[in-house]
Amino acid sequence: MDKTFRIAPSILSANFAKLGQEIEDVITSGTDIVHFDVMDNHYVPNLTIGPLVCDAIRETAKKVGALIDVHLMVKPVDRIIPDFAKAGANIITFHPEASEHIDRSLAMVRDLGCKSGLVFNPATSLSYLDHVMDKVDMILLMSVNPGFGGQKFIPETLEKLKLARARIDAYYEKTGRQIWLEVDGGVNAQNIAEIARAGADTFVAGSAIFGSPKDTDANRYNTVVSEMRASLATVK
Ligand SMILES: O=C(CO)[C@@H](O)[C@H](O)COP(=O)(O)O
Ligand SMILES: [Fe+2]
Repeated sequence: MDKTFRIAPSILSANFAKLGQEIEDVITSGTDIVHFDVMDNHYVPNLTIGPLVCDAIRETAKKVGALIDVHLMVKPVDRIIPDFAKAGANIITFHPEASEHIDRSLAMVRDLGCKSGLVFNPATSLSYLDHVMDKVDMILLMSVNPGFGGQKFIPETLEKLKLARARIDAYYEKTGRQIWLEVDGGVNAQNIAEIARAGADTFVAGSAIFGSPKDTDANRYNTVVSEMRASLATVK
């Protein structure tokens, strides 16, 4: 089974005045995925960016070989899914509480050519996965309550990650199909190895990367990303 670790910088903490350059810098420093947080001031108490911005960064993401991972914190979710698929999203995840018909929303994401995923808040049960594993490409566990960057990692997430990993491994044994396990919220170079040991393979990090002290290196994110990679290397 593939044990690749992927780092997904959340651009919520990037400098929006120079977003294209930020994405180039952060991906070329050794990360893999642009994590794109969409908040609607309804499902979560904050308002961020939409399909226009996704479309604006798609060429840059393509140039540096990064996938765009759209995390929808939007309710209801179905109406906005096609707009993000059109705007260049590669992965679209949503919260089960934000969909009237989870199976239908997952199928819609796939039908539009994107990878699909379900997002679990800290208090949301993994049982939402029970009848939809075949339609899921990624499971995203929130390790903070959604709505803001810069919050503290909730330690109970480690136990939940182990449960999600067990589900994914059992599913892999049965079908041979890989499902990614992403974690989002409060991830940093100090806790990333422990989170990986609990079963995550894809790590969203916003403030830890974009808020890292200015590097002497030409690329300001090299140091923090190398620290994360070095911690992850102890896990393999
Ligand atoms: O989805 C969210 C928050 O709702 C996240 O993607 C955060 O933006 C991650 O930020 P940090 O906790 O890493 O600062
Ligand atoms: Fe997110």
